Amino acid sequence: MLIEMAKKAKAASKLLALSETAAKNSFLTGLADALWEGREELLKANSEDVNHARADGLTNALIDRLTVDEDRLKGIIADLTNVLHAEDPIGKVFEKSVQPSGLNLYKQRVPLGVIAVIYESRPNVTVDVASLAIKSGNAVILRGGKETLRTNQVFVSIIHKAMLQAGLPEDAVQFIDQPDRALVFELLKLHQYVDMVIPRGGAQLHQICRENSTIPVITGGIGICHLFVDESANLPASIDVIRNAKIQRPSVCNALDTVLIHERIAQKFLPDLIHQLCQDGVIFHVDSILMDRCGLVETSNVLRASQSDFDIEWLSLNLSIKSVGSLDEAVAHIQAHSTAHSDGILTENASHADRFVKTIDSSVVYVNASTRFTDGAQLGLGSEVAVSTQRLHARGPMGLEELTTYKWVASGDYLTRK
Ligand SMILES: NC(=O)C1=CN([C@@H]2O[C@H](COP(=O)(O)OP(=O)(O)OC[C@H]3O[C@@H](n4cnc5c(N)ncnc54)[C@H](OP(=O)(O)O)[C@@H]3O)[C@@H](O)[C@H]2O)C=CC1
Ligand SMILES: N[C@@H](CCC(=O)OP(=O)(O)O)C(=O)O
Repeated sequence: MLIEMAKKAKAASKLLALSETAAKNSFLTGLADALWEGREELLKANSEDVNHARADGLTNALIDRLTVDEDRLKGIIADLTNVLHAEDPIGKVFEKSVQPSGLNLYKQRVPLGVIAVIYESRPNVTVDVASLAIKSGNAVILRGGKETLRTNQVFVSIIHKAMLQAGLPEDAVQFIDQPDRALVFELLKLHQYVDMVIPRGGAQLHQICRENSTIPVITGGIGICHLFVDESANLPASIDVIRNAKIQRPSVCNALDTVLIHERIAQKFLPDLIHQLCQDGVIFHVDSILMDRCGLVETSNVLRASQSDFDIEWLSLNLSIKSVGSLDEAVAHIQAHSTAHSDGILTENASHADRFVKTIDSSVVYVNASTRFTDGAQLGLGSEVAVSTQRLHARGPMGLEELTTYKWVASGDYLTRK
């Protein structure tokens, strides 16, 4: 079944690679309309998924991730519309040159071919990935989380109809609708048909892909995200940024997990931070030394941190707090505990900001801004297929261009090499 699916995707990818931008945009326009028209069916399927998830005892964070309501559907359509308006990378010519031999050269953007994405139970990903894949001329094999199977089925059927209406091959979007995990292992061996695998999910999924895939893998990684409050930081403004990074959507990978505070301001800053964010329901896990230095007592919102708290991606309203003696100590902590997703500094000191940016090797490094910006739409890509925490070939949110490669095009006047 999977081989047939991959063969169909490969064949469709050849047709799609030759499709005009107008046809791809017509698909995206049609899809935006069809999603809104189909909202009743979509939301009904999603509420069935949510009910099953509740009955299965999923955490609130996971239920939040898989829930679609009218507002979120509008967000999905807005991201799709961004992709519609984004420039089509395919066919772009760059790095033109003429070599001493007389050879005329340029590079031209081409699709990767067939992309397989294994992703979490977050149904917007189905539309984000399909829209970016098709606009960048790639076929895609989708394998979403089992908890959103019903929602994804409706999304995919709407996507297929929009493909047909735009005159594009519907086989370019393949969907694995059986939750059997053995199929994931099978998929990872289909290098004859699949050009890149993107696993979006937890550590176990990443390990499985690293160890079993015969296809190049780009990991959409876990986010243990940090903000360092430097001694020169504007403290009230820092609280606003920390609040945004922690509470705007705690269940996603770019939400803040750890705040490091310069020890010279910790006693002044931490009580204010706790006072303000407790009102939002944040639970603080404070390093013991800092707890004692600030004279804090344990409450239901303020707990003594254990060492392992600094290696947790909370995906909830929990927040780890530690004081550091210097910028270098902050950098050393982040280097030891970060997952290279999103880390930032809050500071008024330009040379500290510069040193932080140079020494922290994360996919997105922030100065005086919230980690929540690590998102394809927010970084101007329309939406994203995943947030890569790898170094090759793409880093951070992966948009249209990250789904392409290039070919050299060389021409001469019946030129031969001397
Ligand atoms: N940087 C990024 O782009 C992203 C990062 N993440 C990170 O992912 C984590 C949360 O994701 P979570 O919901 O736990 O995702 P999981 O890793 O549990 O699941 C993601 C997908 O992988 C599949 N999968 C997981 N384990 C296996 C296995 N052993 N064999 C085969 N398939 C498997 C799941 O299938 P099944 O349905 O069977 O469970 C699902 O389709 C967080 O750490 C988050 O930060 C998530 C998304 C994007
Ligand atoms: N695109 C996201 C961030 C990245 C992401 O995919 O998060 P998640 O799937 O929850 O780990 C957003 O901020 O909306």
